[in-house]
Amino acid sequence: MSEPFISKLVVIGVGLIGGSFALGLRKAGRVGQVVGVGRGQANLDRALHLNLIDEASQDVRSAVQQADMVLLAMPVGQMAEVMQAIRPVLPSHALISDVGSTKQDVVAMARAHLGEHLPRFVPAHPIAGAEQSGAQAARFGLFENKNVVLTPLPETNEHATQVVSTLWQVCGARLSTMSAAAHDQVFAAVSHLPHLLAFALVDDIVHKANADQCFKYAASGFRDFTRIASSHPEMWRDISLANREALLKELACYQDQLTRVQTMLAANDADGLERMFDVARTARNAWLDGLK
Ligand SMILES: NC(=O)c1ccc[n+]([C@@H]2O[C@H](COP(=O)([O-])OP(=O)(O)OC[C@H]3O[C@@H](n4cnc5c(N)ncnc54)[C@H](O)[C@@H]3O)[C@@H](O)[C@H]2O)c1
Ligand SMILES: O=C(O)C(=O)C[C@]1(C(=O)O)C=C[C@@H](O)C=C1
Repeated sequence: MSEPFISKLVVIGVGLIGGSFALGLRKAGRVGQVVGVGRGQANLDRALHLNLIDEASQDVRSAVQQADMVLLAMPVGQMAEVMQAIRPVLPSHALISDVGSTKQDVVAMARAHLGEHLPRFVPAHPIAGAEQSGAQAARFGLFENKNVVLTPLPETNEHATQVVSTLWQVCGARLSTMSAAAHDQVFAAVSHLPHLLAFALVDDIVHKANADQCFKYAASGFRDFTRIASSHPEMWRDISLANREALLKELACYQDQLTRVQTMLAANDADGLERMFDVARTARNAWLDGLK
């Protein structure tokens, strides 16, 4: 397709992901004006200062007027309200996409609230990020060689999907497509559960009688395991609740696994433990090799 150019991009939620997307398109010369919409002026001022956006607004309805594309880049718990707000004022040609970490809920909200705009909505999830948040965390190159999963609806307009795909490719990403249900199961296992475990482990240590001593001696193993417990609590509250069913299933599988580990440990099953560690190490190393 011819190279898409977005004359007016509106990023609702100018944080790590929305800000990095805007930056990628700006540096590639694929956007004209970028308007950032947020809940708080301090973050919008940082986004202006960092040149992520040209204009800032706290009024989503006026911001999306004349938009060619709107990116929903806030926590998934906020999306329904924003979709409702923009529906009556969104231009009839505007593309809409999101970056939410869960997809069945976002697709259901789009069906409920986007009305006549639904065919131009392209659900997307960039599989790249960090534990930092806000405009100051945005960076150029965040999506370089990272996957972006699209979960288009049967109604999604092919042209809209192509434009959104090309924009992510401009940011360096690799595109793939899945059903929203498959997406939510996979990311419950490899993203949402690990975050839950990291938060739960740190919380467990905080409540120990000798918490100070534990933190004093915690080192790189603890840091690597718990890096993602520094992630944004609101964002992870919303993801956990949005993907509750898949997450509960993965949590139950993991609890079974912990029971197997506990049984091996209680029985001094050295061979069993070593076999399991070996399977895990081999699988992780193969996964890491695949990332190169
Ligand atoms: N952080 C990650 O690693 C990551 C990766 C992929 C996708 N995501 C998804 O991307 C989205 C944004 O995550 P992020 O890490 O960029 O978060 P972030 O906290 O860095 O940015 C989100 C911004 O949205 C703003 N916001 C919240 N509610 C709003 C509303 N109603 N209207 C306008 N702005 C609002 C917040 O104030 C914040 O500035 C989330 O849906 C998240 O699930 C995050
Ligand atoms: O690297 C991190 O800190 C992340 O949390 C990134 C991560 C992940 O779990 O891999 C988190 C949520 C997203 O939806 C996608 C990516």
